[in-house]
Amino acid sequence: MVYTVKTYNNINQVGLRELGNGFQIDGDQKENPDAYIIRSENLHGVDFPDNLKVIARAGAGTNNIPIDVATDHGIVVFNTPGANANAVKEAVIASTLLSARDYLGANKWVNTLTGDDVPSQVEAGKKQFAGTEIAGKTLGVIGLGAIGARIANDAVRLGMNVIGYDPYVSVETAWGLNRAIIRATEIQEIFKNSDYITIHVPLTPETKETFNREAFDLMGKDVTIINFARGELVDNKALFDAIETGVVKRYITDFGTEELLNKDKIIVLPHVGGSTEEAELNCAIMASQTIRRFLETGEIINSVNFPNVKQVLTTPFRITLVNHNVPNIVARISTRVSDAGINISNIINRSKNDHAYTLIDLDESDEEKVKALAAGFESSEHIIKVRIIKK
Ligand SMILES: NC(=O)c1ccc[n+]([C@@H]2O[C@H](COP(=O)([O-])OP(=O)(O)OC[C@H]3O[C@@H](n4cnc5c(N)ncnc54)[C@H](O)[C@@H]3O)[C@@H](O)[C@H]2O)c1
Ligand SMILES: O=C(O)[C@H](O)COP(=O)(O)O
Repeated sequence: MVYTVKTYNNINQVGLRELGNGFQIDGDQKENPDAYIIRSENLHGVDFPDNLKVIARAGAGTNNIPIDVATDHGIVVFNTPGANANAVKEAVIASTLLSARDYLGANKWVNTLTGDDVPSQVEAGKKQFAGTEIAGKTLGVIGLGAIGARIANDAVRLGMNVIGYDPYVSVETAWGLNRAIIRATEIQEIFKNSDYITIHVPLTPETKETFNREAFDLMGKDVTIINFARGELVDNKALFDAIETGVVKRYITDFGTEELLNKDKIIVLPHVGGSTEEAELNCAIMASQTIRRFLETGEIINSVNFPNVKQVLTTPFRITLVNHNVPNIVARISTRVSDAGINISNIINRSKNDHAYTLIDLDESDEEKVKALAAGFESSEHIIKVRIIKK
């Protein structure tokens, strides 16, 4: 069996090798493939082809994918947690220093100088670029996931006082946080006490415009805001007022819109936080491995819309179902299998909200019987997607 993959955006070619020989990438089936591998391509409003079973986001943010629509179509969506986190961490540390020392302004100024006496002009004019140091200043980190936790830990090592806010922080991440990091129980503590604030949360209805008028009203003076998460986390009108009144010293963001460009005190980068060779390779490897595992074994690891399901395949056939999460569905599925005269070696059903994923290992080597069973599932109420996996 050869699986087909369509790639969007620039996916690292070396990483794609992890798919192995059983995959055709961007070949003649690419308009109706088994899988997409994408980065920031906007899939909202785009129809999903019938054959599509899986989308892997080679990166962290999945707000460019209509997750609910994908789930309704039985399409499993993955991302690559942490695969580009170090790249973003380094970009944020660099941004902190760029705000403290105005290296960009200094470089722009020095390039305007002419004549034999440039060295003496430099010495006379450099006082306008005297900066501050980040050691001893307070960094507020909103969102302590793969990126935020790394930044918080490294900022402590750089001598900063660090306050972190994440009401949903994972136990694993919490164990890895430096004990010097102060835990904020309300986001307002970050706004009130920080010289620098960096945000690392997904864009959701809850996090949209986290930086709004009320947030800026709580801040002191000369605060640097760093946003490598998503542009919509900031209300730009409120930001402009906060810059005007001296509350915000500088806004550094990876997400440009026209109104942000060519403004004093705003540094815009072209969404390059995760754009390092290393991160692009890591993301492509993880996305490829996840897709391969899902298509070849039916196992789900790191999905954003379905729970993890792991089970080594030991029987000749496995059927996987995406189904609605309704009462008695497992009993109905089991009855269908026994009515087909097939014994179930193992069945796993895991749900997430209104949907579930069911993995059934069959003690049956007659492929025709398995196909007939799968065809029956195809036409069953509450069953959205059916796949047969052969050992
Ligand atoms: N600029 C870039 O190139 C780039 C690269 C990677 C990620 N990102 C963005 O950064 C985001 C975070 O990435 P990550 O890898 O750290 O993801 P992650 O899932 O590891 O961490 C996100 C963290 O945010 C926390 N969180 C969720 N809602 C919150 C809320 N309301 N308040 C506080 N914390 C909340 C979660 O508990 C989690 O710990 C991504 O969703 C993406 O939008 C941007
Ligand atoms: O969410 C992410 O991982 C980043 O925004 C990176 O996006 P990119 O893959 O388009 O660089």
